[in-house]
Amino acid sequence: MHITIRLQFQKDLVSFGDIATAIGKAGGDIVGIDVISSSKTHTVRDITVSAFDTKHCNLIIDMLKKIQGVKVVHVSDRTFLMHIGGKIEMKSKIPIKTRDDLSRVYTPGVARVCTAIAEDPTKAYSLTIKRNTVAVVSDGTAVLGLGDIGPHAAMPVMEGKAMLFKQLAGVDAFPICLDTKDTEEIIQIVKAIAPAFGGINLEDISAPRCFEIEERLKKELDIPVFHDDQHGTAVVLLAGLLNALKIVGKKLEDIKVVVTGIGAAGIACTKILLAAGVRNIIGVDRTGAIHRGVDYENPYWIEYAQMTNPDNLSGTLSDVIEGADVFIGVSAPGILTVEDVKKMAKDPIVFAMANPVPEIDPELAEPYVRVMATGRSDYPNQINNVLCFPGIFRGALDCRAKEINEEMKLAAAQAIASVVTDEELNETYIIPSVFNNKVAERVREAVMKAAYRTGVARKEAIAPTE
Ligand SMILES: NC(=O)c1ccc[n+]([C@@H]2O[C@H](COP(=O)([O-])OP(=O)(O)OC[C@H]3O[C@@H](n4cnc5c(N)ncnc54)[C@H](O)[C@@H]3O)[C@@H](O)[C@H]2O)c1
Ligand SMILES: O=C(O)C[C@H](O)C(=O)O
Ligand SMILES: [Mg+2]
Repeated sequence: MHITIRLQFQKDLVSFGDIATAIGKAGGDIVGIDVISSSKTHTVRDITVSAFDTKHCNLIIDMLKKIQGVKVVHVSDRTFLMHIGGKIEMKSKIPIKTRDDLSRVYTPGVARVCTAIAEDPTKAYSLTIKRNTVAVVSDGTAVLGLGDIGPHAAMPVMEGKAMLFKQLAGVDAFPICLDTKDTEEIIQIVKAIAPAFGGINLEDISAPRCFEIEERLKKELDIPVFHDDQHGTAVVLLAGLLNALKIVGKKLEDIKVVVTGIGAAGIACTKILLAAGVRNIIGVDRTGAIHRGVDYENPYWIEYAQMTNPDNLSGTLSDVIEGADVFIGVSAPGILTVEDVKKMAKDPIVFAMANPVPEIDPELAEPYVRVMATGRSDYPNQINNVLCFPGIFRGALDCRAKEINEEMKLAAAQAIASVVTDEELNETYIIPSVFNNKVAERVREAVMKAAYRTGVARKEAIAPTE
């Protein structure tokens, strides 16, 4: 691996030769040097060094820090270098070469186009970027498993989502990180920016505010609004589960499912499973199994207790996991023990999806489970919402859907599951890879069909046939 080390050194105490020797002694190879600034007393240089691994990099940096007169200003690795200046840019489709071009793309020609849209606002879809754009909106309060790290720190994730939208589905997505946590203010801001967009992808907004923000925006806007951490996760989870159940020969109607973490992802996963036909789901959070008869402070848990836990079980995760066919974790690291897994029904299915550390170490669980999935890319069966959001928005934009409804989500889950053929399906391949280029197209087609079937598609001309 390569790292770039920015060093400031005091000229009277140390020479570049001393630094090069120290790096060489530590086993590093200098592959590039840039002088950033130089004064009478100090020099600042970026030194790019080739090393074996992170441990080796740290050794080199420690050696440099020990040299008197040297200050390590910062160190960039390949990941950081990929982020310099951000990861995306805006590009024009047409060059402006002549005055004639200028008078068409801009004033005075553009005025006629503006007037046409003012007279018929639906023309925004044909004459502006609206038909291909999605706003990726976050307030930075629930970024990955990192929590409330703020809007500036959330940007790299949102830029990454925008890249995936473009690469996997050709959608132009704009990262928009808001410096407010006020529910009403977020709603008003998103409504105010909506004219430029064909859809709103809410991302990494903490529960329970994410529920109200999404519900209100769905009601008050006429373009699809989709909270990815809820529904993207739920769609991909269902896709994985449909395939895992084929392996163990069980039906959705017959299984007992335990979900841990009744937050944004847990509630959405539960709802999609109920819609798909699962009857016995028990939700567990920090206070144990969510059941009827408790006056929970969280109103979403009261509603949750009504729609789940048919036997109204109470107790800990270890109590209610007895006889469960499926475990779904969207909670916290390490909360599922091997003993718990041993109590599950025959052929246990464990989806431990907390990021970056799952509810159970896959290696510990492996001897006792039939199918294991995590949110990670370094184990088989990665459940990640990137399998859903590009294709679901591509489909919604292409048929100009006014919303993304339950039928469209179920269709997306079935489409993702269908990419894995019966011949390919096995315990370590229940879900297609993020790089499988069939996924987004399959999801798009299925989502469009569902949109037309349920009457939410507004673009008649390209209605696909059933
Ligand atoms: N793999 C994926 O694609 C994917 C997608 C979304 C979320 N996630 C992961 O799921 C987790 C939850 O995400 P979220 O957006 O729903 O967060 P959230 O904050 O909305 O919900 C988390 C819930 O877990 C509960 N919880 C925390 N510790 C617990 C414990 N020890 N026992 C039981 N419950 C506990 C919390 O009380 C909360 O209700 C995170 O780790 C996130 O990375 C994974
Ligand atoms: O961003 C991801 O990789 C998954 C998900 O959206 C998350 O917030 O963890
Ligand atoms: Mg997210």
